[in-house]
Parts: sequence; C-alpha cells; structure tokens
Amino acid sequence: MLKIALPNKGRLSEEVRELFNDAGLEVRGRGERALTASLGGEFEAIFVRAQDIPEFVADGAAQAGVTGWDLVNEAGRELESLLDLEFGRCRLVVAARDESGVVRVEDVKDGMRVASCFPRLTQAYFQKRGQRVTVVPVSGAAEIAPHLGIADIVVDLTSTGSTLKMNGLREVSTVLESSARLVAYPSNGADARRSLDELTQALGSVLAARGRRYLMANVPRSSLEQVREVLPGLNGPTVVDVMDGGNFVAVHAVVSSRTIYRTVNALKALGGQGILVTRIERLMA
Ligand SMILES: Nc1ncnc2c1ncn2[C@@H]1O[C@H](COP(=O)(O)OP(=O)(O)OP(=O)(O)O)[C@@H](O)[C@H]1O
Ligand SMILES: O=P(O)(O)OC[C@H]1O[C@H](OP(=O)(O)OP(=O)(O)O)[C@H](O)[C@@H]1O
Ligand SMILES: [Mg+2]
Repeated sequence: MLKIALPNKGRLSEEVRELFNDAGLEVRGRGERALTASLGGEFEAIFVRAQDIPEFVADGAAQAGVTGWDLVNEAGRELESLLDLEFGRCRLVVAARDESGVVRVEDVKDGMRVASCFPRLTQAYFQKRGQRVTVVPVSGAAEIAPHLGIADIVVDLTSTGSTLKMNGLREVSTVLESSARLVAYPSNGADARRSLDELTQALGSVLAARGRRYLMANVPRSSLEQVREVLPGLNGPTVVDVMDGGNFVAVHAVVSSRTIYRTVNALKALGGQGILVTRIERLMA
C-alpha cells in the first residue's frame, strides 16, 4: 500500500477530494473523523493538517502528499514536486499599513518587526535582500498584528485581496506564488515510483480535461477547409461520414472551454447543424 497524505480540513481538502474522485480514486469508507481511508488501487489516504504534510512525506511516513507549495517551501525539506494541481492559487506577500511608511519593499527599515505564519520564508526573503528585520512568528491571523502593535508589517497569503483590504493593509511585494502540489518522498523505490507516475498521469489527465470540451457538429463538406480554421482541436478535427448525410460530414474536436462560445457561433455561420458540446472526464495527450 502506498500512503498519500491529504489535507484533513481547510481550503484545499474539498478540491483534493474532488480531484481524486474524478481520477477514479474515490475516498472510501472514511468516517467523519477517520484518519485513513482506502483510495482504491494500491493507495491509502492519510488525513493530516496541510502544514504537516511536507514533514510526513519528507520523513517517508507517506510516499506522497498534496499540500500548498507555500507550505512545502516553508518546511524547507527535500521533496520531489510531481504535479501542479492548479487550485489553491495564492501569493505570499509583504503587506503594510499606510501609517508604516512602507510603500515599496525597499522602504522596510532594519529592525522592523514582520508578523508571519511563514517565519522561514520571511527570514530568507529579507535576508536575501539584505534587510535586517525581526520576524514575529504567529500561527494564524497575521493581519491583525500591526493593529495590536506587535509588528510593523506582515507576510501573509492572499488571493482575492479582501482580507488585506479589510485589515487596512496594502500589498508591497510578492515573496512566493503558490498553488496545491502533488509531492513525493525523494527516496521512493522503483515500484512506488511507477505507481506514483501512474497517479500523476491520472490526476494530470483530469486537470487537462477541465478546461476543455468535446465538440461534435455536422457541417457541409464544402466548408471543411474553413471548419479546420475554426476547429484546430488537438491534431485537427476528426472527420466522419454521416449515413445518408448528403453533403454533410460530422466533425469532432477537443476545444478550449474559454473559446467554445465563439467556436459554436463560427460553426453555425459555416452551416453547422446538430452541434453538441460535452464535458470530458480525462484527457491524455
Ligand atoms: N486565500 C487563499 N486562496 C487560495 N489558496 C489559499 C488561500 N489561503 C491559503 N491557501 C492555500 O491553502 C493552504 C492551506 O490553507 P488552510 O487555510 O487550509 O490551512 P490553515 O488555515 O493554515 O490550516 P488550519 O485550518 O489547519 O489551521 C495554504 O497553505 C495555501 O496553499
Ligand atoms: O486574499 P483573500 O482572498 O482574502 O485570502 C487571504 C486569506 O486566506 C487565508 O486565510 P483562510 O481564509 O484560509 O483562513 P485562516 O486564517 O483560518 O487560515 C489567508 O491566511 C488570508 O487570511
Ligand atoms: Mg488558512
């Protein structure tokens, strides 16, 4: 059995569960507070805090795990990054109150106190810049620290920016960009690596499918050249004969969901009929 460490709660847990489900690795038999569950295949999920996952995986207690790239970097342990899961996108930023006089990161003075749940990354960031700050480690709600007078500025995660705004803080610079990652124990044996390769491909195929749609339409044979322009697909559209279709042939293609509205209208303009758009579950190149 390969153990995969997954977040037991918080921001990432639901999306991780959905991703594994979509890849056919359903969390089975997990009671409300159970700490482990079978994922099917050779995988067993262990549910722990997102912060603890880098340590669990680096120590080999789990062969792989899913957690934020920010937490992986903060842990500073050697881990192999297998896949960017694209959700949990956020940035670790330096932020300051207007009264602090810090408008740009260059304005941060030696001796200033920086509150953060990411003390190592914060220390390393300012050290690299040659700015001697005092890091005030906190385990949550760093945004409140300047108001309590325990720090001058903060280093915290942001995505929409609303928490910073609510706390009267302005973003000054970016320390790290983050999203959820699949990471692995660097010394896994050959069998474990093979299984993790398969897992990486399965999860990757779900992610690749998410931004794409499968489109089918009947189009006049005479407009095929123009249809090719509209429907590049992965390797150009598949063209299929339609029984008793007269001048019409069927075209099939994988298209980006962002452009689907335009594509459908363009096909209609070329005489397309019976247009059908469906979701794709998995897509392997
Ligand atoms: N605002 C956000 N937008 C997108 N992703 C975020 C955001 N905040 C955090 N994340 C990501 O989610 C990860 C886990 O955050 P989460 O809030 O679940 O944990 P936590 O609150 O630090 O842990 P706990 O709830 O156990 O105290 C972060 O390390 C980061 O990668
Ligand atoms: O830019 P925003 O969209 O406002 O997101 C930023 C907030 O999100 C995270 O907290 P979370 O909501 O996970 O709560 P937590 O402090 O309990 O971890 C992070 O610590 C920020 O406080
Ligand atoms: Mg949080």
